[in-house]
Amino acid sequence: MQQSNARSRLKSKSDVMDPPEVQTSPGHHRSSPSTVAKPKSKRTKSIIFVIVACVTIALGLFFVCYSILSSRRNRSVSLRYSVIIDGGSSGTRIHVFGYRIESGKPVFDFGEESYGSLKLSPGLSAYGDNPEGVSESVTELVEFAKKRVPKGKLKKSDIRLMATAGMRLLQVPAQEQILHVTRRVLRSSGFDFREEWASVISGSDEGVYAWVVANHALGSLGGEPLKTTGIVELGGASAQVTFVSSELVPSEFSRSLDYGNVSYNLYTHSFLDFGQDVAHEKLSESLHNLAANSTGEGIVPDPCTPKGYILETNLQKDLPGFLADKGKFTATLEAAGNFSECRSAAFAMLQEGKGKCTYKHCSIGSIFTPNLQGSFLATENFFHTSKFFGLGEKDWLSEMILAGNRFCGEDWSKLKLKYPTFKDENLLRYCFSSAYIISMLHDSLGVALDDER
Ligand SMILES: Nc1nc2c(ncn2[C@@H]2O[C@H](COP(=O)(O)OP(=O)(O)OP(=O)(O)O)[C@@H](O)[C@H]2O)c(=O)[nH]1
Ligand SMILES: [Ca+2]
Repeated sequence: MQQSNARSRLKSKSDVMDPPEVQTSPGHHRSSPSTVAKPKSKRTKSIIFVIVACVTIALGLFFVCYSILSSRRNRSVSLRYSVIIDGGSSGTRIHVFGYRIESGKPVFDFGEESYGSLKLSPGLSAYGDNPEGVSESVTELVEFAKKRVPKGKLKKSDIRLMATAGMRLLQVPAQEQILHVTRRVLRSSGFDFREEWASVISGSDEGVYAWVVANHALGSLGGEPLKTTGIVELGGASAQVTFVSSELVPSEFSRSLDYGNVSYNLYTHSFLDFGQDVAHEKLSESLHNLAANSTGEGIVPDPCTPKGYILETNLQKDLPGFLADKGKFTATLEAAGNFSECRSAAFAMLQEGKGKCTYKHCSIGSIFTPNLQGSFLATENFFHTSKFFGLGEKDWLSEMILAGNRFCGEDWSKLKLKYPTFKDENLLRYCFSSAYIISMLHDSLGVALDDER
Protein backbone atom coordinates (compact mmCIF):
# COMPACT_ATOMS: atom_id res chain seq x y z
CA MET A 1 0.00 0.00 0.00
CA GLN A 2 2.68 2.44 0.96
CA GLN A 3 4.40 1.93 -2.28
CA SER A 4 1.44 2.71 -4.41
CA ASN A 5 0.65 5.81 -2.26
CA ALA A 6 4.22 7.03 -2.63
CA ARG A 7 4.03 6.47 -6.35
CA SER A 8 0.65 8.19 -6.64
CA ARG A 9 2.03 11.05 -4.51
CA LEU A 10 4.88 11.45 -6.85
CA LYS A 11 2.53 11.17 -9.74
CA SER A 12 0.45 14.06 -8.44
CA LYS A 13 3.46 16.36 -7.92
CA SER A 14 4.71 16.29 -11.44
CA ASP A 15 5.35 13.88 -14.18
CA VAL A 16 8.77 15.41 -14.52
CA MET A 17 9.65 14.15 -11.16
CA ASP A 18 8.86 10.59 -12.11
CA PRO A 19 11.96 8.56 -11.31
CA PRO A 20 12.80 5.74 -13.72
CA GLU A 21 10.54 2.81 -12.88
CA VAL A 22 12.40 0.93 -10.20
CA GLN A 23 10.95 -2.51 -9.78
CA THR A 24 11.09 -3.42 -6.10
CA SER A 25 9.91 -6.69 -4.83
CA PRO A 26 6.91 -6.62 -2.34
CA GLY A 27 7.84 -5.71 1.25
CA HIS A 28 10.41 -3.35 0.07
CA HIS A 29 9.61 0.07 1.47
CA ARG A 30 10.30 2.91 -0.84
CA SER A 31 12.00 5.52 1.26
CA SER A 32 10.91 9.22 1.70
CA PRO A 33 10.54 11.80 -1.19
CA SER A 34 14.24 12.29 -0.82
CA THR A 35 14.28 9.25 -2.93
CA VAL A 36 13.34 11.74 -5.65
CA ALA A 37 16.71 13.35 -5.11
CA LYS A 38 18.35 10.01 -4.37
CA PRO A 39 17.41 8.28 -7.65
CA LYS A 40 18.95 11.25 -9.50
CA SER A 41 22.25 11.25 -7.49
CA LYS A 42 22.10 7.51 -7.54
CA ARG A 43 21.73 7.71 -11.30
CA THR A 44 24.60 10.15 -11.55
CA LYS A 45 26.67 7.84 -9.45
CA SER A 46 25.87 4.88 -11.65
CA ILE A 47 26.64 6.90 -14.78
CA ILE A 48 29.96 7.97 -13.32
CA PHE A 49 30.63 4.39 -12.33
CA VAL A 50 29.88 3.18 -15.85
CA ILE A 51 32.16 5.84 -17.35
CA VAL A 52 34.99 4.99 -15.00
CA ALA A 53 34.51 1.30 -15.72
CA CYS A 54 34.55 1.90 -19.48
CA VAL A 55 37.68 4.02 -19.26
CA THR A 56 39.40 1.39 -17.11
CA ILE A 57 38.45 -1.39 -19.50
CA ALA A 58 39.57 0.69 -22.49
CA LEU A 59 42.90 1.44 -20.82
CA GLY A 60 43.31 -2.19 -19.91
CA LEU A 61 42.58 -3.32 -23.47
CA PHE A 62 44.96 -0.70 -24.85
CA PHE A 63 47.70 -1.89 -22.52
CA VAL A 64 47.17 -5.56 -23.45
CA CYS A 65 47.14 -4.79 -27.19
CA TYR A 66 50.19 -2.57 -26.88
CA SER A 67 52.15 -5.20 -24.97
CA ILE A 68 51.18 -7.96 -27.50
CA LEU A 69 52.09 -5.77 -30.45
CA SER A 70 55.32 -4.55 -28.92
CA SER A 71 56.34 -8.04 -27.82
CA ARG A 72 55.52 -9.32 -31.32
CA ARG A 73 57.49 -6.39 -32.79
CA ASN A 74 60.35 -7.08 -30.40
CA ARG A 75 60.22 -10.76 -31.29
CA SER A 76 60.32 -10.03 -34.98
CA VAL A 77 63.06 -7.44 -34.39
CA SER A 78 65.12 -9.95 -32.39
CA LEU A 79 64.41 -12.89 -34.75
CA ARG A 80 67.28 -14.22 -36.82
CA TYR A 81 66.78 -16.54 -39.76
CA SER A 82 68.44 -19.63 -41.19
CA VAL A 83 67.36 -21.45 -44.34
CA ILE A 84 68.04 -25.15 -44.97
CA ILE A 85 67.27 -27.01 -48.20
CA ASP A 86 67.00 -30.79 -47.72
CA GLY A 87 67.76 -32.42 -51.06
CA GLY A 88 66.07 -35.81 -50.55
CA SER A 89 65.56 -38.53 -53.16
CA SER A 90 61.78 -38.15 -53.17
CA GLY A 91 61.73 -34.36 -53.08
CA THR A 92 63.51 -31.13 -52.16
CA ARG A 93 62.25 -29.36 -49.04
CA ILE A 94 63.14 -25.85 -47.91
CA HIS A 95 62.83 -24.96 -44.23
CA VAL A 96 62.90 -21.33 -43.02
CA PHE A 97 63.78 -21.13 -39.33
CA GLY A 98 63.26 -17.95 -37.29
CA TYR A 99 65.10 -18.10 -33.97
CA ARG A 100 66.30 -15.92 -31.10
CA ILE A 101 69.57 -16.20 -29.23
CA GLU A 102 68.90 -16.65 -25.52
CA SER A 103 71.86 -17.07 -23.14
CA GLY A 104 74.07 -17.82 -26.12
CA LYS A 105 71.86 -20.57 -27.58
CA PRO A 106 69.44 -20.53 -30.50
CA VAL A 107 65.83 -20.83 -29.38
CA PHE A 108 63.47 -21.95 -32.15
CA ASP A 109 59.77 -21.83 -32.08
CA PHE A 110 57.76 -23.45 -34.82
CA GLY A 111 54.91 -20.98 -34.75
CA GLU A 112 53.34 -19.64 -37.93
CA GLU A 113 55.43 -16.49 -38.01
CA SER A 114 58.81 -18.08 -37.36
CA TYR A 115 58.84 -21.37 -39.30
CA GLY A 116 57.82 -22.29 -42.82
CA SER A 117 58.58 -25.11 -45.26
CA LEU A 118 57.80 -26.09 -48.83
CA LYS A 119 58.46 -29.41 -50.62
CA LEU A 120 58.85 -29.79 -54.38
CA SER A 121 59.08 -33.11 -56.24
CA PRO A 122 60.88 -34.74 -57.89
CA GLY A 123 64.14 -34.56 -55.95
CA LEU A 124 67.43 -33.13 -57.29
CA SER A 125 68.59 -36.58 -58.45
CA ALA A 126 65.80 -36.68 -61.06
CA TYR A 127 67.72 -33.97 -63.00
CA GLY A 128 70.73 -36.21 -63.62
CA ASP A 129 70.18 -35.96 -67.41
CA ASN A 130 69.12 -32.32 -67.31
CA PRO A 131 71.05 -30.45 -64.58
CA GLU A 132 69.94 -27.03 -65.88
CA GLY A 133 66.35 -28.04 -65.13
CA VAL A 134 67.07 -27.94 -61.40
CA SER A 135 67.34 -24.12 -61.39
CA GLU A 136 63.56 -23.71 -61.73
CA SER A 137 62.87 -25.90 -58.71
CA VAL A 138 65.55 -24.30 -56.51
CA THR A 139 64.46 -20.78 -57.59
CA GLU A 140 60.87 -21.52 -56.56
CA LEU A 141 62.07 -22.71 -53.15
CA VAL A 142 64.27 -19.62 -52.70
CA GLU A 143 61.38 -17.31 -53.62
CA PHE A 144 59.27 -19.05 -50.95
CA ALA A 145 61.98 -18.38 -48.37
CA LYS A 146 62.42 -14.74 -49.38
CA LYS A 147 58.75 -14.10 -48.66
CA ARG A 148 59.30 -15.30 -45.08
CA VAL A 149 62.44 -13.36 -44.22
CA PRO A 150 62.33 -9.53 -43.76
CA LYS A 151 64.18 -7.89 -46.68
CA GLY A 152 66.63 -6.16 -44.36
CA LYS A 153 67.72 -9.50 -42.91
CA LEU A 154 68.37 -11.48 -46.09
CA LYS A 155 72.09 -10.74 -46.18
CA LYS A 156 72.52 -11.86 -42.60
CA SER A 157 70.49 -15.08 -43.06
CA ASP A 158 72.45 -18.12 -44.20
CA ILE A 159 71.09 -20.54 -46.77
CA ARG A 160 72.48 -24.09 -47.12
CA LEU A 161 71.61 -27.08 -49.27
CA MET A 162 72.31 -30.61 -48.06
CA ALA A 163 71.60 -33.40 -50.52
CA THR A 164 71.29 -37.01 -49.38
CA ALA A 165 70.96 -40.51 -50.79
CA GLY A 166 69.20 -39.72 -54.04
CA MET A 167 72.21 -37.66 -55.13
CA ARG A 168 74.71 -40.13 -53.65
CA LEU A 169 73.30 -42.70 -56.10
CA LEU A 170 74.23 -40.50 -59.11
CA GLN A 171 77.67 -40.57 -60.75
CA VAL A 172 79.90 -37.81 -59.35
CA PRO A 173 79.98 -35.72 -62.59
CA ALA A 174 76.17 -35.59 -62.61
CA GLN A 175 76.19 -34.63 -58.93
CA GLU A 176 78.66 -31.82 -59.62
CA GLN A 177 76.63 -30.47 -62.56
CA ILE A 178 73.47 -30.34 -60.44
CA LEU A 179 75.34 -28.68 -57.55
CA HIS A 180 76.88 -26.17 -59.97
CA VAL A 181 73.44 -24.99 -61.08
CA THR A 182 72.15 -25.01 -57.51
CA ARG A 183 75.09 -22.88 -56.28
CA ARG A 184 74.45 -20.36 -59.04
CA VAL A 185 70.85 -19.89 -57.91
CA LEU A 186 71.78 -19.65 -54.23
CA ARG A 187 74.64 -17.22 -54.94
CA SER A 188 72.23 -14.73 -56.50
CA SER A 189 69.45 -15.29 -53.96
CA GLY A 190 70.34 -12.34 -51.71
CA PHE A 191 70.89 -14.69 -48.76
CA ASP A 192 74.27 -15.23 -47.11
CA PHE A 193 75.73 -18.15 -49.11
CA ARG A 194 79.11 -19.81 -49.56
CA GLU A 195 79.93 -22.36 -52.28
CA GLU A 196 80.66 -25.15 -49.80
CA TRP A 197 77.24 -24.70 -48.21
CA ALA A 198 75.65 -26.62 -51.09
CA SER A 199 76.85 -30.21 -50.98
CA VAL A 200 76.00 -33.91 -50.90
CA ILE A 201 76.42 -34.79 -47.26
CA SER A 202 77.72 -38.18 -46.11
CA GLY A 203 75.35 -40.81 -44.79
CA SER A 204 76.94 -40.57 -41.36
CA ASP A 205 76.40 -36.77 -41.29
CA GLU A 206 72.78 -37.39 -42.27
CA GLY A 207 72.38 -39.84 -39.40
CA VAL A 208 74.13 -37.58 -36.87
CA TYR A 209 72.05 -34.55 -37.88
CA ALA A 210 68.84 -36.56 -37.41
CA TRP A 211 70.06 -37.71 -33.97
CA VAL A 212 70.98 -34.15 -32.91
CA VAL A 213 67.62 -32.76 -34.06
CA ALA A 214 65.64 -35.47 -32.28
CA ASN A 215 67.50 -35.09 -28.99
CA HIS A 216 67.40 -31.28 -29.23
CA ALA A 217 63.65 -31.49 -29.66
CA LEU A 218 63.33 -34.03 -26.82
CA GLY A 219 65.50 -31.87 -24.55
CA SER A 220 67.98 -34.72 -23.98
CA LEU A 221 70.86 -33.07 -25.90
CA GLY A 222 73.40 -32.03 -23.29
CA GLY A 223 72.17 -34.70 -20.89
CA GLU A 224 73.53 -38.12 -20.03
CA PRO A 225 74.62 -40.07 -23.15
CA LEU A 226 72.73 -43.26 -22.27
CA LYS A 227 69.59 -41.21 -21.64
CA THR A 228 69.50 -39.94 -25.23
CA THR A 229 67.17 -41.30 -27.91
CA GLY A 230 68.36 -43.23 -30.95
CA ILE A 231 67.10 -42.67 -34.48
CA VAL A 232 66.11 -45.19 -37.13
CA GLU A 233 65.22 -43.27 -40.29
CA LEU A 234 63.70 -44.88 -43.40
CA GLY A 235 64.11 -42.47 -46.31
CA GLY A 236 63.44 -43.05 -49.98
CA ALA A 237 66.92 -44.11 -51.02
CA SER A 238 68.74 -44.76 -47.73
CA ALA A 239 68.07 -45.76 -44.15
CA GLN A 240 70.03 -44.40 -41.16
CA VAL A 241 70.60 -45.94 -37.71
CA THR A 242 72.22 -43.65 -35.12
CA PHE A 243 72.41 -44.04 -31.34
CA VAL A 244 74.74 -43.95 -28.32
CA SER A 245 76.12 -47.46 -27.89
CA SER A 246 78.02 -48.73 -24.87
CA GLU A 247 79.44 -51.47 -27.11
CA LEU A 248 82.85 -50.97 -28.72
CA VAL A 249 82.13 -49.50 -32.16
CA PRO A 250 84.58 -49.96 -35.08
CA SER A 251 85.92 -46.58 -36.24
CA GLU A 252 84.12 -46.71 -39.60
CA PHE A 253 80.78 -46.58 -37.74
CA SER A 254 81.83 -44.32 -34.88
CA ARG A 255 81.23 -40.59 -34.53
CA SER A 256 81.96 -38.54 -31.42
CA LEU A 257 80.00 -35.38 -30.85
CA ASP A 258 80.60 -32.74 -28.19
CA TYR A 259 77.66 -30.66 -27.02
CA GLY A 260 78.27 -28.24 -24.17
CA ASN A 261 80.54 -30.18 -21.80
CA VAL A 262 79.14 -33.60 -22.73
CA SER A 263 80.66 -35.84 -25.38
CA TYR A 264 78.61 -38.50 -27.12
CA ASN A 265 80.08 -41.61 -28.73
CA LEU A 266 77.65 -42.49 -31.45
CA TYR A 267 77.21 -45.50 -33.67
CA THR A 268 75.92 -44.26 -37.03
CA HIS A 269 75.47 -45.82 -40.44
CA SER A 270 73.53 -44.95 -43.56
CA PHE A 271 72.41 -48.03 -45.51
CA LEU A 272 72.56 -46.75 -49.07
CA ASP A 273 70.04 -48.43 -51.42
CA PHE A 274 68.02 -49.59 -48.40
CA GLY A 275 65.66 -46.61 -48.45
CA GLN A 276 62.10 -47.78 -49.05
CA ASP A 277 61.63 -46.67 -52.66
CA VAL A 278 64.95 -48.05 -53.89
CA ALA A 279 64.50 -51.31 -51.94
CA HIS A 280 61.03 -51.76 -53.46
CA GLU A 281 62.40 -51.17 -56.95
CA LYS A 282 65.26 -53.62 -56.31
CA LEU A 283 62.77 -56.30 -55.19
CA SER A 284 60.58 -55.76 -58.26
CA GLU A 285 63.67 -55.99 -60.46
CA SER A 286 64.82 -59.25 -58.83
CA LEU A 287 61.33 -60.77 -59.30
CA HIS A 288 61.39 -59.67 -62.94
CA ASN A 289 64.80 -61.24 -63.52
CA LEU A 290 63.55 -64.42 -61.88
CA ALA A 291 60.65 -64.43 -64.33
CA ALA A 292 62.80 -63.56 -67.33
CA ASN A 293 65.18 -66.49 -66.58
CA SER A 294 62.49 -69.00 -65.65
CA THR A 295 61.74 -71.81 -68.04
CA GLY A 296 58.01 -71.79 -67.23
CA GLU A 297 55.49 -69.43 -68.75
CA GLY A 298 57.56 -66.59 -67.29
CA ILE A 299 54.94 -65.47 -64.81
CA VAL A 300 56.34 -64.93 -61.30
CA PRO A 301 54.09 -63.99 -58.35
CA ASP A 302 54.83 -60.61 -56.77
CA PRO A 303 53.81 -61.00 -53.09
CA CYS A 304 54.25 -57.28 -52.39
CA THR A 305 51.52 -56.13 -54.78
CA PRO A 306 47.85 -56.75 -53.92
CA LYS A 307 46.05 -59.28 -56.08
CA GLY A 308 44.20 -57.90 -59.07
CA TYR A 309 46.63 -55.07 -59.77
CA ILE A 310 47.65 -55.36 -63.45
CA LEU A 311 51.44 -55.06 -63.33
CA GLU A 312 52.37 -55.60 -66.97
CA THR A 313 51.23 -52.26 -68.36
CA ASN A 314 51.59 -50.32 -65.14
CA LEU A 315 54.86 -51.27 -63.55
CA GLN A 316 56.89 -48.66 -65.49
CA LYS A 317 54.55 -45.82 -64.42
CA ASP A 318 54.53 -46.72 -60.76
CA LEU A 319 58.21 -46.40 -59.94
CA PRO A 320 59.47 -43.29 -58.16
CA GLY A 321 60.45 -40.53 -60.62
CA PHE A 322 64.21 -40.99 -60.58
CA LEU A 323 63.87 -44.73 -61.25
CA ALA A 324 60.99 -45.03 -63.69
CA ASP A 325 62.96 -43.55 -66.60
CA LYS A 326 65.50 -46.40 -66.52
CA GLY A 327 63.27 -48.28 -68.98
CA LYS A 328 64.54 -51.62 -67.75
CA PHE A 329 61.22 -53.28 -66.99
CA THR A 330 59.33 -55.59 -69.32
CA ALA A 331 56.93 -56.64 -66.65
CA THR A 332 56.10 -60.36 -66.46
CA LEU A 333 55.04 -60.29 -62.85
CA GLU A 334 51.69 -61.32 -61.44
CA ALA A 335 50.35 -59.45 -58.40
CA ALA A 336 49.86 -62.01 -55.63
CA GLY A 337 49.77 -59.97 -52.42
CA ASN A 338 50.91 -62.00 -49.41
CA PHE A 339 52.39 -60.22 -46.38
CA SER A 340 54.53 -63.05 -45.01
CA GLU A 341 55.96 -63.90 -48.42
CA CYS A 342 56.64 -60.23 -49.07
CA ARG A 343 58.32 -60.04 -45.62
CA SER A 344 60.56 -63.03 -46.41
CA ALA A 345 61.47 -61.55 -49.80
CA ALA A 346 62.35 -58.22 -48.11
CA PHE A 347 64.35 -60.05 -45.42
CA ALA A 348 66.30 -61.99 -48.05
CA MET A 349 67.20 -58.66 -49.65
CA LEU A 350 68.32 -57.19 -46.31
CA GLN A 351 70.51 -60.23 -45.64
CA GLU A 352 72.24 -60.24 -49.03
CA GLY A 353 76.03 -60.11 -48.60
CA LYS A 354 75.87 -61.42 -45.02
CA GLY A 355 78.53 -63.94 -45.97
CA LYS A 356 81.03 -61.10 -46.32
CA CYS A 357 80.48 -59.96 -42.73
CA THR A 358 83.86 -59.42 -41.02
CA TYR A 359 82.45 -58.16 -37.68
CA LYS A 360 81.20 -60.12 -34.69
CA HIS A 361 77.65 -59.67 -35.99
CA CYS A 362 76.05 -57.97 -38.97
CA SER A 363 72.42 -56.92 -38.98
CA ILE A 364 71.86 -55.77 -42.57
CA GLY A 365 74.06 -57.14 -45.36
CA SER A 366 77.69 -57.19 -44.20
CA ILE A 367 77.26 -54.12 -41.98
CA PHE A 368 77.91 -54.15 -38.24
CA THR A 369 75.20 -52.77 -35.98
CA PRO A 370 75.49 -53.01 -32.16
CA ASN A 371 72.43 -54.29 -30.31
CA LEU A 372 69.95 -51.44 -30.27
CA GLN A 373 69.88 -50.04 -26.75
CA GLY A 374 67.81 -47.27 -25.16
CA SER A 375 64.71 -45.74 -26.68
CA PHE A 376 64.34 -44.96 -30.39
CA LEU A 377 62.41 -42.74 -32.75
CA ALA A 378 61.45 -44.28 -36.09
CA THR A 379 61.05 -41.52 -38.66
CA GLU A 380 60.20 -40.80 -42.32
CA ASN A 381 58.64 -43.90 -43.92
CA PHE A 382 58.09 -45.55 -40.55
CA PHE A 383 55.93 -42.55 -39.75
CA HIS A 384 54.17 -42.32 -43.13
CA THR A 385 53.16 -46.00 -43.14
CA SER A 386 52.18 -46.00 -39.47
CA LYS A 387 50.01 -42.95 -40.08
CA PHE A 388 48.38 -44.56 -43.12
CA PHE A 389 47.37 -47.59 -41.05
CA GLY A 390 46.40 -45.38 -38.11
CA LEU A 391 48.69 -47.23 -35.69
CA GLY A 392 49.21 -45.99 -32.13
CA GLU A 393 52.42 -46.39 -30.11
CA LYS A 394 51.15 -49.45 -28.20
CA ASP A 395 52.21 -52.80 -29.72
CA TRP A 396 53.28 -50.81 -32.77
CA LEU A 397 55.20 -53.64 -34.46
CA SER A 398 52.64 -56.40 -33.94
CA GLU A 399 49.89 -54.00 -35.05
CA MET A 400 51.96 -53.27 -38.17
CA ILE A 401 52.02 -57.01 -38.95
CA LEU A 402 48.24 -57.27 -38.60
CA ALA A 403 47.73 -54.19 -40.79
CA GLY A 404 50.19 -55.46 -43.39
CA ASN A 405 48.51 -58.87 -43.51
CA ARG A 406 45.14 -57.25 -44.12
CA PHE A 407 46.40 -54.82 -46.73
CA CYS A 408 48.56 -57.25 -48.73
CA GLY A 409 45.81 -59.87 -48.70
CA GLU A 410 43.11 -57.46 -49.85
CA ASP A 411 42.00 -57.37 -53.48
CA TRP A 412 43.26 -54.31 -55.36
CA SER A 413 39.75 -53.30 -56.53
CA LYS A 414 38.55 -53.25 -52.90
CA LEU A 415 41.57 -51.16 -51.83
CA LYS A 416 40.80 -48.64 -54.58
CA LEU A 417 37.23 -48.36 -53.30
CA LYS A 418 38.46 -48.01 -49.70
CA TYR A 419 41.06 -45.34 -50.55
CA PRO A 420 39.50 -43.47 -53.51
CA THR A 421 41.67 -40.36 -53.09
CA PHE A 422 45.02 -42.21 -53.33
CA LYS A 423 47.02 -42.30 -56.55
CA ASP A 424 47.90 -45.91 -57.58
CA GLU A 425 51.62 -45.28 -57.13
CA ASN A 426 51.09 -44.16 -53.53
CA LEU A 427 48.55 -46.81 -52.54
CA LEU A 428 50.75 -49.56 -54.01
CA ARG A 429 53.58 -48.84 -51.55
CA TYR A 430 51.90 -49.94 -48.33
CA CYS A 431 52.07 -53.72 -48.71
CA PHE A 432 55.82 -53.62 -49.34
CA SER A 433 56.37 -50.86 -46.77
CA SER A 434 54.71 -52.74 -43.88
CA ALA A 435 56.62 -55.94 -44.74
CA TYR A 436 59.90 -54.05 -45.17
CA ILE A 437 59.50 -52.27 -41.83
CA ILE A 438 59.04 -55.59 -39.98
CA SER A 439 61.88 -57.31 -41.84
CA MET A 440 64.17 -54.35 -41.06
CA LEU A 441 63.29 -53.54 -37.45
CA HIS A 442 62.43 -56.99 -36.12
CA ASP A 443 63.92 -59.63 -38.41
CA SER A 444 67.21 -57.75 -39.05
CA LEU A 445 67.79 -55.21 -36.24
CA GLY A 446 66.25 -57.46 -33.60
CA VAL A 447 63.64 -55.12 -32.09
CA ALA A 448 61.22 -57.41 -30.20
CA LEU A 449 57.59 -57.31 -31.38
CA ASP A 450 56.44 -56.39 -27.87
CA ASP A 451 59.32 -53.95 -27.32
CA GLU A 452 57.87 -51.03 -25.34
CA ARG A 453 60.70 -48.72 -26.40
N1 LIG B 1 53.28 -42.84 -47.54
C1 LIG B 1 53.87 -41.65 -47.68
N2 LIG B 1 55.17 -41.62 -47.97
C2 LIG B 1 55.73 -40.40 -48.10
C3 LIG B 1 55.05 -39.20 -47.93
N3 LIG B 1 55.94 -38.18 -48.12
C4 LIG B 1 57.13 -38.75 -48.40
N4 LIG B 1 56.97 -40.08 -48.39
C5 LIG B 1 57.96 -41.12 -48.62
O1 LIG B 1 58.80 -41.07 -47.49
C6 LIG B 1 60.10 -41.30 -47.94
C7 LIG B 1 60.70 -40.10 -47.77
O2 LIG B 1 61.17 -39.59 -46.69
P1 LIG B 1 62.08 -38.42 -47.17
O3 LIG B 1 62.77 -37.83 -46.03
O4 LIG B 1 61.30 -37.49 -48.05
O5 LIG B 1 63.07 -39.28 -48.03
P2 LIG B 1 64.06 -38.60 -48.91
O6 LIG B 1 64.73 -37.56 -48.06
O7 LIG B 1 63.37 -38.11 -50.13
O8 LIG B 1 65.01 -39.80 -49.24
P3 LIG B 1 66.49 -39.90 -48.81
O9 LIG B 1 67.26 -39.13 -49.83
O10 LIG B 1 66.76 -41.37 -48.78
O11 LIG B 1 66.58 -39.29 -47.42
C8 LIG B 1 60.13 -41.54 -49.42
O12 LIG B 1 60.05 -42.94 -49.62
C9 LIG B 1 58.84 -40.86 -49.83
O13 LIG B 1 58.29 -41.52 -50.97
C10 LIG B 1 53.66 -39.28 -47.62
O14 LIG B 1 52.99 -38.28 -47.45
N5 LIG B 1 53.11 -40.52 -47.51
CA1 LIG C 1 65.67 -37.80 -46.04
